[in-house]
Amino acid sequence: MPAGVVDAAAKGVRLDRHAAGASSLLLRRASGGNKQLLVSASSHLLFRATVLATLALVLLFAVHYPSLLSHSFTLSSSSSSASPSSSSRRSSHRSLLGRSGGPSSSSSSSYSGAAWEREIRRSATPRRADGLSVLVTGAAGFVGFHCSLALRARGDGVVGLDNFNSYYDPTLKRARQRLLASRGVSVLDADINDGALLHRLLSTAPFTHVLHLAAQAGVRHAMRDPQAYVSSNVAGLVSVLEAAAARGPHAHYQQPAVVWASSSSVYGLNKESPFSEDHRTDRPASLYAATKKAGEAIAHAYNHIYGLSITGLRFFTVYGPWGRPDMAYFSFARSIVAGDPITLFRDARRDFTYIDDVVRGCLGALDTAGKSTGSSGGRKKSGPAPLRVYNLGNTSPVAVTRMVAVLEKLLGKKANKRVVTMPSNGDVPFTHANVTHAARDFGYRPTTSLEEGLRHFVDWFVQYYKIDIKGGGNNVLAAGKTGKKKSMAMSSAS
Ligand SMILES: O=C(O)[C@H]1O[C@H](OP(=O)(O)OP(=O)(O)OC[C@H]2O[C@@H](n3ccc(=O)[nH]c3=O)[C@H](O)[C@@H]2O)[C@H](O)[C@@H](O)[C@H]1O
Repeated sequence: MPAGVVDAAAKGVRLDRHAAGASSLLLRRASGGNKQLLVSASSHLLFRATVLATLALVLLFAVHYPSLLSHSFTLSSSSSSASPSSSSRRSSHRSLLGRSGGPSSSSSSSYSGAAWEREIRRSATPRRADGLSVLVTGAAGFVGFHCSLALRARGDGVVGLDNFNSYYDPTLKRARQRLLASRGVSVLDADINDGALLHRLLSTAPFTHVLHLAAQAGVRHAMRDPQAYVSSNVAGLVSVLEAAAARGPHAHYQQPAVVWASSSSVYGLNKESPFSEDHRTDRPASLYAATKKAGEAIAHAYNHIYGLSITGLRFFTVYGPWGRPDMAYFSFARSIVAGDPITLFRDARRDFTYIDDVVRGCLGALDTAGKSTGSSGGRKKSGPAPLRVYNLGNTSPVAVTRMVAVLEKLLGKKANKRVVTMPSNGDVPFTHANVTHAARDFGYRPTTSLEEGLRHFVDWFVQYYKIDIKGGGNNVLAAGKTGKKKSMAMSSAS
């Protein structure tokens, strides 16, 4: 190409950048009498026309499919939240307080799309007239699993959410998830601190209730991993209440009522017995208890500001089939079978409460929750909403030594016991529930004795882990080595 043409072509490009319109550019180039310049200008014109046409198409798409576009916006900001102001707040929760290992960040982007939304709506849809539609957090946990099953069995819609963390054996949580799936309940792998996903879930189906049971449990473990308690029980609760409050008459759906798990541990150093909801709860003995107490204060604020209907349930040492391997009755059963020593804290007594009784209490609390009253997109309440707290206990404390004696009988094997003074690790010597409020408001009446409840637990335990208790329980260990039986290695802490 002659230098003059290169020069002219370069000039053409400069002209192309600075000319006011494509036609004047074409004229100038044409007046130069150079055909190559004309071709170059034409291609630029073509390029511009293509860009314009693409923009027009995008505009057309946006007008016809706004939900899909907003979806992709949410996805692109999925590691935080839909609203810019809250996004930095939520992501800082995760970076400062969040535990690693939660699959939430990846789940946020994978849980989207038309097929996903259809699945959420299917799982959330009740199968009976006036049935509830409940988002259950911690659905692969002990109480969440049983409540989800019970809700589904009576025809309510249920969608579960769980982060499947490794505080205790996640394979047990996966087994619960599979069982729930077989009953038509979807349980998502997601963390409650994933505010964007919570917002998306609550915008996808008209949930009437949130049963918030996801939490960092375990009284004594709080000394080993304090941040996990703040992340789940404080930041996580706020994340759930934020998402629930954001629903309102001007949002897509109404605000759901929230029922959540508090704990008997809030009574802390209280000496009055049985524990009544009217007693002092300002002296927690552990960080676990302090985070549950903080949760009750947070619930008060969200009820007060946003008109969220909130019910806190103070669970008393819940036990039973599909239970938590970190709890004493479960780990003692495992140790008895394995012939390992167990350590008993002298004089410890608990108001052990059987899971079926607690599930009835949870469903009663959901059924009587009363509506949230938030308006203006959940930012203001139109009137007062219910704020409730109830004990869900068994009303008959039992010594831990007695609990072990029952286990020994059921397992047909003596425990190798070591009795020590209760260490100063956040534990409290006794619990005892007064449940008159729950009885009055939703007919809560625990009916299961420790003997009966532990029998159900041991039946499940030996069957689930394929233990031959006639052989003194030792068979499971031999079988475990072959890899044919379910693992008995239950991680007590992450
Ligand atoms: O009601 C609650 O809100 C809490 O209940 C449960 O806490 P706890 O009542 O402490 O249950 P759990 O650990 O099974 O110990 C049972 C008994 O065994 C005694 N205990 C325990 C361990 C041990 O090695 N030795 C021992 O004697 C111990 O002293 C106690 O007397 C839940 O874990 C907790 O998440 C929360 O939900």
